[in-house]
Amino acid sequence: RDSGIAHVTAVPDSVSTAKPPAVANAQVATSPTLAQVRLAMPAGGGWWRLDPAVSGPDRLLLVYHPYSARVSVRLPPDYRVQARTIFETDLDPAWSRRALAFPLKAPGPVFIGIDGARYPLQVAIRDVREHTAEDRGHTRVLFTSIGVLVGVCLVALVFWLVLRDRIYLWYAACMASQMLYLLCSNGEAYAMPGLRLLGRFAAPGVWFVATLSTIIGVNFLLVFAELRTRVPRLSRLLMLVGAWLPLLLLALLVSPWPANKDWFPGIGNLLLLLANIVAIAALALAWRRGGRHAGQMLLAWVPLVVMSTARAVQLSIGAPLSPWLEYGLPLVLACTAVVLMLGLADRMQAFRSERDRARQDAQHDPLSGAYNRVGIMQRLQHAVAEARAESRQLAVLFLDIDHFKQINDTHGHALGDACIRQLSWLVQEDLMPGESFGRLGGEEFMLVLPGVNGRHARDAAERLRRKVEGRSVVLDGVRVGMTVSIGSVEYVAPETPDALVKRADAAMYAAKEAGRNRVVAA
Ligand SMILES: Nc1nc2c(ncn2[C@@H]2O[C@H](COP(=O)(O)OP(=O)(O)OP(=O)(O)O)[C@@H](O)[C@H]2O)c(=O)[nH]1
Repeated sequence: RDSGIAHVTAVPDSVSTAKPPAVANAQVATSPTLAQVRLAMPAGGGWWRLDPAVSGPDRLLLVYHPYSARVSVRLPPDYRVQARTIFETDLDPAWSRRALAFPLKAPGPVFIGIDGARYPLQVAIRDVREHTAEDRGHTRVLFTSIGVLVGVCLVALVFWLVLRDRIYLWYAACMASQMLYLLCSNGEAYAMPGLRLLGRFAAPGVWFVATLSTIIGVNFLLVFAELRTRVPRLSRLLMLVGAWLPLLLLALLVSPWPANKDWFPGIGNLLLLLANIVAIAALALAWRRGGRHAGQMLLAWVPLVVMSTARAVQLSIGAPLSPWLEYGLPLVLACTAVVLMLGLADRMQAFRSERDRARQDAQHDPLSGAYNRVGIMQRLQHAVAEARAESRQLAVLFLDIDHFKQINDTHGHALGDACIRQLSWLVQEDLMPGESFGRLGGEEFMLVLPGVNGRHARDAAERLRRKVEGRSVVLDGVRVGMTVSIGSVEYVAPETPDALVKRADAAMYAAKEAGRNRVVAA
């Protein structure tokens, strides 16, 4: 794509104040069309004369990515001065703000003056249709990314409202500030209701948003990748670099307005670069030390840093803007948002499994692997509530190992433990869905049998008693026999779970009294 400009000549600044007819009296040059025209500022700004390669109707003079620059033009036929910046709210809405567009209404050379640019600006003269098509492509890419960012921000905010985990708020703030920066640096913010106001602050407004988004990004990074605990030294260094950013923001706000604050971008970019280098080093180290979330963050953050650094370098050396650079940043930002969202989902999953494990630990007995007292009593309460609500049958068996103290005293505690494990295993082997088995403490156990009547419960208890009696317990070559006494009861509404357990315990006690190794039903 050529620039549509045949010849470029630097002209004296007096062109800006010269009377219109005097401006255009130079000859049209005949040099071949220039592929790229980038106007690099001498300190402060300058004026150029551009000779269009082709003249004709429907042509636009375009100044791409003017960012902080103020662009003045003097166009045929009247050569009146028109000045524009992307911060204005009333630019022609027909085009996006990736370029300032000036319609050329008559043939003849054009004059362009640029002031306050921080890097060489690319200019071209193009057909309106050609520019409109390119502009649509640009807008599609930009707003696809903005759409993704708005979506993830809303989802994160809803998650924060429901789950109250601050990480979602950090994530939403991080993505919202990146999105705002994208909109401001592209100029689109100044054409949008609600954000127009930002145009008043011109370039310092963009720097403010960029610095704010870096501060939020650093904090999000620290929390998300658990850098404080995984890499304490590097995270302190990151916080130290990050601490200068709010100071810089403060200086930007309180220094006299409207000075051009030219000192800001140099320091700001340096701090940004430093923060990025330290952040990547910290993430890489945390990842190597087993930080899964640091790895995810690295995967999400590095492409963004690479892309924004490449863009900054391209701008500062005035290299031609390739499409992958122009469109890469919004697309990479959208990918970053999605990868981080996956990271957040993974974090939530990790929390859930941790919670499930804690719940499991809180309700289980580590020795027998069965429910503990809390767990089995909770199952019993559910079963009683269900039996009441649905008039269903329910039975409970209370089991106690016979002469357990004697087993312990004769063969040692380890063999006693082996008895507990074996009994638990023998019972759980035959559990039907919905039935629960737990250890109430010591050598006492309870079996909850929903949907089972008293007679069937007694039969099941008898089978169980015989099964236990028939298997001896072996540990380190020592073999002992084990028997159990079982109390079997059927639930009678509206008795409480505690009353039911008491009756079962009493039945078991009766079995002991009657000589042990037997079932007593009550
Ligand atoms: N090995 C082992 N022993 C335990 C554990 N919990 C409690 N015990 C022991 O279990 C024994 C319980 O004994 P008792 O309740 O007096 O029962 P017993 O008199 O031996 O037998 P019965 O009268 O038939 O119930 C005590 O010696 C406790 O120290 C445990 O987790 N492992």
